[in-house]
Amino acid sequence: MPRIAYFGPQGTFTEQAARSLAGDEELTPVETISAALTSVRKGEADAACVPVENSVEGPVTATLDGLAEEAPLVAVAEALLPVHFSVLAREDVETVRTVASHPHALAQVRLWLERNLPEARTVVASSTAAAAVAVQRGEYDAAVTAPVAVEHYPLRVLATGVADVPDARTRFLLLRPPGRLPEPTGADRTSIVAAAANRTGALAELLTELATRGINLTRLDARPIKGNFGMYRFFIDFEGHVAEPRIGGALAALRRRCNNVRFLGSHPRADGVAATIEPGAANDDFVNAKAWVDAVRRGELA
Ligand SMILES: O=C(O)C(=O)C[C@]1(C(=O)O)C=C[C@@H](O)C=C1
Repeated sequence: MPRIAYFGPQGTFTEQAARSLAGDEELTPVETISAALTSVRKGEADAACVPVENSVEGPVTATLDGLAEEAPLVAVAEALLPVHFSVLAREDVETVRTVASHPHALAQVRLWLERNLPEARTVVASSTAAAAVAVQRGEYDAAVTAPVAVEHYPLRVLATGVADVPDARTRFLLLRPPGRLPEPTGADRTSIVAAAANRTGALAELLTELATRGINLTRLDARPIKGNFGMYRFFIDFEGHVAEPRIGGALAALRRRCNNVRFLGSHPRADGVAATIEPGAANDDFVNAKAWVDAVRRGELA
């Protein structure tokens, strides 16, 4: 049976995302984001499900760095989950001296912890569910977890619906080795990572290739190229699908300007938001303009 390796253990937000994206695949928890990517690269799993972006804390850097290096993986689908947390503990609130969770989760409940558990020290765990496991083992007193975690780790529920920022969301990717791409839907996202040359205007040139084709960006993140102080690679997400002429044209131009571009996927957006189309930048405009140039070259039009 095909397998999806997800950032676990059981009871993470990522497991919920993987469930929503899985067809008949079996779900296998792994301890880290990097282990999920490695299991696909080694052929031990057919796909990996990992978090990529949170509306409060921003990029999930382990995912970005893991996609920029080693064998290419391509995002074929995404899930967007509302994020609010439960606080689980072995005993009562009075006994809580340590609270563990994933750094993204701790950052999303900082105010709540200051108000409700001001004496407690925060401790970083590899994931929200790993924090619950550590509480069960007696290593820490409380864990900030996904609401589903209590179904796997029967701890005391000290609080539910905990979130400093209402309506927080995390976006997750389903990644596979390069292969057949999902069909375009009109509400798609394309992702690339590019290492712009270290010279004046290099990043602006890349972004201009997108802007002049009327392509709307949805995310731009910089990550250091490790071992090269001061050098960065740029993760760029934008509306549209590589099958569309305007997106294909933009990717060709990026490749022309920068030989270090990696395609990270074109897939339907989980929020279903259709691509913004600027005047003169619809796919038909690109197709018709190319047909005109072809006719000019054949000497049929002027
Ligand atoms: O999937 C989980 O539960 C995680 O621990 C990861 C993660 C994240 O990386 O952002 C997922 C969603 C929440 O925003 C907090 C933590």
